[in-house]
Amino acid sequence: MGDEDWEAEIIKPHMSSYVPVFEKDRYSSGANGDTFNRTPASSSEMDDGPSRRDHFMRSGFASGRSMGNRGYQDGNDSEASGSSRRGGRSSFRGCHGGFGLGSPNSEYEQDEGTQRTGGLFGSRRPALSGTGNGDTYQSRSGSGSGRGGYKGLNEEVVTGSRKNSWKSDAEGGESGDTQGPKVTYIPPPPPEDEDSIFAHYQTGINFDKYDTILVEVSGHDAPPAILTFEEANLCQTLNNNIAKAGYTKLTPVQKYSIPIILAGRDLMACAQTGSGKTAAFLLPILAHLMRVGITASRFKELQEPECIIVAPTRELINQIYLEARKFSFGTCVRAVVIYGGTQLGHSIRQIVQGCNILCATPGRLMDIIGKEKIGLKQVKYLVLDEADRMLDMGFGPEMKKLISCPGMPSKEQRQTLMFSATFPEEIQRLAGEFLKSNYLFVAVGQVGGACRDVQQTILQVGQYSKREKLVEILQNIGDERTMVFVETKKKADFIATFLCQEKISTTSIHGDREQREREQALGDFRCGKCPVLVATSVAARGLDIENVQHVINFDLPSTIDEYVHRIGRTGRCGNTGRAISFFDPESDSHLAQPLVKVLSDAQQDVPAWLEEIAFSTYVPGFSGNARGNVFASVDTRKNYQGKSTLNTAGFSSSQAPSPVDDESWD
Ligand SMILES: Nc1ncnc2c1ncn2[C@@H]1O[C@H](COP(=O)(O)OP(=O)(O)OP(=O)(O)O)[C@@H](O)[C@H]1O
Repeated sequence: MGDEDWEAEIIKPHMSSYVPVFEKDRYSSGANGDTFNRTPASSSEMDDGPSRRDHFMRSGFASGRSMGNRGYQDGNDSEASGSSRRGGRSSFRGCHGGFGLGSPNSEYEQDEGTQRTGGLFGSRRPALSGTGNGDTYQSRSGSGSGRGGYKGLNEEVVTGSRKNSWKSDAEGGESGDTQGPKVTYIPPPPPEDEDSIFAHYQTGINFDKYDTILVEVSGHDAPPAILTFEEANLCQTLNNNIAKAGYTKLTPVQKYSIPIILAGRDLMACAQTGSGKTAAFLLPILAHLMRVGITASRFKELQEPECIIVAPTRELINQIYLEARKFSFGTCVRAVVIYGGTQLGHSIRQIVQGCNILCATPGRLMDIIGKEKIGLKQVKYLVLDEADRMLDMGFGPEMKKLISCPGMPSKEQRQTLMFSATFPEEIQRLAGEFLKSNYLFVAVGQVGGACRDVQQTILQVGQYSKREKLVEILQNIGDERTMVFVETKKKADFIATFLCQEKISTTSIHGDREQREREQALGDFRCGKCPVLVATSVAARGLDIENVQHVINFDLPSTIDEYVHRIGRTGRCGNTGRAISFFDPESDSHLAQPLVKVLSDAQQDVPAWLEEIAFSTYVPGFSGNARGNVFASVDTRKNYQGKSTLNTAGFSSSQAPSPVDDESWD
């Protein structure tokens, strides 16, 4: 089957009965008992990853779409380990088999009793399962159009049924959904030995260049930045942990955020991908908890954490947890992580053993609160990582419910911290509901700008040539770690399968994969077993994986912010990286203008043809620093205020202008 036919299936909703044909023999004839399944694709599969644009246009939460799936399995782990990108038999640890109606992704975030496969219409076709070396895979593919599941850009999902009350979510909101198997996955505990806890990668050659980046602080009475860890006056244990983590020098976002948080101020911080935002909030929170003499958290049925950190994807929140565990090593502060796709009982067991810092995905957090395992009275810190994503239509309603939960201290009584590399204006406005009116805004470099350590290349590639081009690039790359982003879950499976056919060791991660499979895929990619990871936007944000040298946008995302996050998986912490994007004028023209802006801001070559397309699709109001409606370049309050302070990362900020009332821009 040619590219043409398959691509047509992706873009043409009316071609509902098309079935991609795989070369079955190439997969199933292996000696290792690989299994391969093929099922019909439904027309609505093309829309499995709604864009942010779509989110805003829909302005509702009842648009869960069907995403059927076909797949094959390679259950043989050892085979994957034995294969290299070129040569030998290729391995793909990606696709799970199966096809079923129903099963909105929202179940990923549901509780143990209700997290089932299947959808509203009861058409929970039993998942196809295959056995490799004893592993049984169950498909959760197929997102039903029932129950109004909302699929966010990163595919962690909020259900429409969660809309009404904070308690109904866990107590009754999903109670009708009782069919299908329970989620029983218990993630393996992370290694406990000190070497593993403090394992880290080296900062890159451009780490010192961070100091030259302009930093803008806006808001009233900003405390001065610090230049060294010593100035932060952290306790000895924290300093030891920082040293063991290999941190010798602060990054700009840390220089500014640490004193702001230590001074008790609310903060919205925007800094380029991979520049240390996680430590920028964890260190001052831990320092404060240590300073006030936190008591060791003990076994209790109801835990009352001092800090809640939320992030949009399971893999990201797990990563943040590992950072929290690292920096709190040797202290009495206990961090716990809970996220969807895992057994709820496991989450509860982790919590009841003691919990000072709770790292959670939104749905699981609300479930646990509903089950009254978490009390909110003691919350001093609420952290929204990838805050723009946490506040958009995908998670915004969930976050609003969180702050209005009984017991949750008001914004005046708690400290709210928001971090991201991108902050669209409309999201900044929403954030006002969560933050005290005198919050500080820190912008390191251009808000929404791409990391300059990533060399960006845009290639004009029509949809029918993409696969050929991808193989050509991957073959030139050799064994260097590469993330390939595609727009839909179905396509992620398809491309991963295709690359395996081309004898390129590949795995995949997307929202239709079981959590165990997602973690396995990430693990295989991290350790280099599979040097290519095909991903949807579920892996676009926050993931910090050593040695990702390349990002390839097989499909460009629908928004420029997502582009910035995706390419930020490489070029982290002063290391260099490359991003290659396939630009298809047929479908990507709307991105031409913001792409030109991002490229030129990051001092990258802008192809003449891209400029031409940008010019021909010119949108009035998009120019210079004002990024129109595409994304914000500033603290939105400045539209009302006037000035702010501008510094390089090496100098402390001076006096900031007066704050404005929430009302003026809410
Ligand atoms: N001061 C520092 N010195 C050395 N390494 C650091 C420092 N701060 C952070 N790092 C490391 O840099 C890497 C990137 O940090 P982090 O994941 O916090 O970036 P981020 O800004 O949150 O990125 P993203 O926007 O993609 O979420 C991590 O491996 C982290 O341990």
